[in-house]
Amino acid sequence: MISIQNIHFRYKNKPVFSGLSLDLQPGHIYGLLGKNGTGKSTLLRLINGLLFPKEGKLNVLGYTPAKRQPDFLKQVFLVPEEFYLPNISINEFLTANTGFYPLFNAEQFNSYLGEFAIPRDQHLQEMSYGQKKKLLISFGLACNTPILLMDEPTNGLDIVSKSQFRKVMAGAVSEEKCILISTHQVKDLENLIDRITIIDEGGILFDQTVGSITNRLHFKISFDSEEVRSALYKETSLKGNAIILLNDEGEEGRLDLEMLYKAIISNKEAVQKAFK
Ligand SMILES: Nc1ncnc2c1ncn2[C@@H]1O[C@H](COP(=O)(O)OP(=O)(O)OP(=O)(O)O)[C@@H](O)[C@H]1O
Repeated sequence: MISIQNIHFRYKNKPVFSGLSLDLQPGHIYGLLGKNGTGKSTLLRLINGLLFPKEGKLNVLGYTPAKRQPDFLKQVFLVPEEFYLPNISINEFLTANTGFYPLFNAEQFNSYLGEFAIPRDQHLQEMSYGQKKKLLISFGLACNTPILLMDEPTNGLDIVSKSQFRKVMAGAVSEEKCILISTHQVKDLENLIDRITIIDEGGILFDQTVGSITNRLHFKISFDSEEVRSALYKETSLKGNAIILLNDEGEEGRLDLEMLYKAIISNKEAVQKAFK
């Protein structure tokens, strides 16, 4: 569905990707993680054709995004991290934008707005940042594009809205849809994403499904000093040692995404070895 092969990209004097390859399939919610400035937003903009790779192949739904063909653009929606919305009503916003997305469903849109408790008759300029973000998330979901890209969607959302976000996203997953979410708020997405992609130093550092991670790694709290010594990663707290072990015994367990991320950033060789 999205095939990225050996792409190179740089801003004027800032190299960002030097040979990044990635394959994304429908039916998944991908979590795109990485340190500040590693290129997550840049990758989303390359996928929807707002930026053009300097080298390499980028194919999305059979199209080259950089050509910006209308038949491609109607199939992809990006909820950006930063945005400007004009001083118009929600109805005017819909009139101006729904024509670009033939599968837009007004009933769904109204139901998402209701879920997020956004008054339907509000003007966009009267809305807070979080409310505007929820409007864009609702619109993006209701466009029913096979590709949905979201850049830090939970930034600015309050605690209740974050759980509403997880609920609406869980309902939006389908076999035909590929959702790619860039985030630092890993706790917000922990039970939502089913594949984790981490970018670093111009390429892919880690790319695994949640199932494969919990098959190979075991996350637990331990008081056993021997076990703690053998851990791939550990964090000591008053509640005990939170550790990541190789899952040699095939234990059933839950993924702690924040710990996994820290383990990969601090000890990438050991974690990568577990997947070889
Ligand atoms: N318009 C631009 N012109 C020049 N450099 C840019 C531009 N936009 C981004 N960059 C640089 O490109 C790199 C990647 O930026 P990008 O915004 O894609 O990173 P990110 O991973 O999304 O970061 P964050 O987690 O902070 O949102 C950064 O070093 C950034 O400074």
